[in-house]
Amino acid sequence: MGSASEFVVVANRLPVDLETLPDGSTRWKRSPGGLVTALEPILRGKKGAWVGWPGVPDTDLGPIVEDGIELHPVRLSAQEVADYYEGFSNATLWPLYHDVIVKPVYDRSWWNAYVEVNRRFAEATSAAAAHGATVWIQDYQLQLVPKMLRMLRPDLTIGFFLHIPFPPVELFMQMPWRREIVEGLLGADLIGFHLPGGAQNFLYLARRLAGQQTSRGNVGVRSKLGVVQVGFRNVRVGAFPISIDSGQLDELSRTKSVRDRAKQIRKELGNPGKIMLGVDRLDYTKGIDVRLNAIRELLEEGRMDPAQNIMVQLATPSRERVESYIQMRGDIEQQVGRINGEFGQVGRPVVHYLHRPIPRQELISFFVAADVMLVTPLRDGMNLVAKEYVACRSDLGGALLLSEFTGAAAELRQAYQANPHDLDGVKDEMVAALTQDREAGRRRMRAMRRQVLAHDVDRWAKSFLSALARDSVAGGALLGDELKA
Ligand SMILES: O=P(O)(O)OC[C@H]1O[C@H](O[C@H]2O[C@H](CO)[C@@H](O)[C@H](O)[C@H]2O)[C@H](O)[C@@H](O)[C@@H]1O
Ligand SMILES: Nc1ccn([C@@H]2O[C@H](COP(=O)(O)OP(=O)(O)O)[C@@H](O)[C@H]2O)c(=O)n1
Repeated sequence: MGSASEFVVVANRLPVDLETLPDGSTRWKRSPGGLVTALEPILRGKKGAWVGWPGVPDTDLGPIVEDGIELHPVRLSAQEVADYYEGFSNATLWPLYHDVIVKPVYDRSWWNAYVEVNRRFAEATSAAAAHGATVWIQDYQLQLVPKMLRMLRPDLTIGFFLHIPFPPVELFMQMPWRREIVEGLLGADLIGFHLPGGAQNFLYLARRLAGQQTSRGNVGVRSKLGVVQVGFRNVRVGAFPISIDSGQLDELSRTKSVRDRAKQIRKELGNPGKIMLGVDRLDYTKGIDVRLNAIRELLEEGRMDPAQNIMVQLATPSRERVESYIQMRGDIEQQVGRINGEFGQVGRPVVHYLHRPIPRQELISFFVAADVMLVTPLRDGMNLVAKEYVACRSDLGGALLLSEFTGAAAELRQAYQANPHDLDGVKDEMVAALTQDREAGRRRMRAMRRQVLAHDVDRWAKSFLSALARDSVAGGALLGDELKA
């Protein structure tokens, strides 16, 4: 293993999970979710280190190199997985930051575990980072790390990026440890959000909860950063919408093997008139129930023909021991059963549902095969799946049904956009997407592809990291006259 690194990414998960096979041997497999999809190509290009949890409890591993990336595993006990990951991260913060779709649980022992685990991540990062290194901390599981790390290593340049929405002030105020969280984040030199709204919410809270002076002007997209003055330091706050490796997806989706497999998928599904596709982690924020309800009502009303229109839902297992996820899985599987029971035929279900991870190449083939991509979250920080679908449609075919409550909706204006709480609106947009005029569809897809291909993950990382690299004193002086208590 080499010496300490100049560039370190810190995330709850490593980009790979350790998996134990039935014979007791272990192997690494790709971790779920968009954070890993986005950051993996960046880190490989920069030859940095990644500090994170290997996805299984009670596992002691030294640093290893996997696929060209130096990995620094952080150990979590089974109790910490229950309290810090499943508890505070995914049964408190996740629902609170996603519009309280389910009720957040505020448990003091979970909070204590969150503090303890954040400290361990800060210590592991401190050990991995070279003097003067740049450290980029990711997401809601690690919001205390910036301050803890700054105390351990004042020589570091520290960035933080939040991958999920930052909630409206009225909701954030529910959090019993709200001040500690805001102060934890203020340990960073630059705090990034997907959208200007999140940055603005944070600036207000920094004034109100941490009593700091902040700039008052509007935050822009990759421009016009906000500033919080913390003692002699200026912490900058900005909006940097994340993206995908669109060039690579575009290229892969044009390969003969993918195009052949897409044709084969259509054939295996009985060459239906239209294929609708959902691709998500099985999460209640994703609105899988919304699209299933819309399809069922359209079938009941005779506005959708079950012999012509079918749906494929690819759902990656996620957070399977958290109560709200257990309940949601049962509800969704019941909905799938109900639709197939009422409208399917033997050997010809209307909804094809897989609950398992899907290999990347197979997923791309599904994107190429699908006529309508269904992305209907009740709230989603970005939603990379929407961008992946667009990147895979070099043929300008297909249509995207997109919830207004995703970060992606701000960029993919030519999608069929709908409010997921308005079921009639979702149904109308679904029908519009299914019956779109070919030329009009191509125009929409062309415009969305222009956006996604020009704003890829490399641009996202460069815009964040170059803002982080800018001298914070100069940045503050520039905006200093706007600072108000
Ligand atoms: O690590 P898990 O608990 O299995 O969850 C997977 C990841 O889910 C979340 O992804 C978010 O990041 C995406 C990229 O920025 C964004 O498009 C999406 O809207 C978010 O939901 C979570 O934020 C990650 O920390 C998890 O690793
Ligand atoms: N069955 C599935 C579902 C999603 N995914 C990938 O997981 C990522 C999901 O990212 P996202 O930003 O849409 O949502 P989160 O799961 O990060 O909340 C995308 O890169 C998908 O292609 C997958 O590989 N297999």
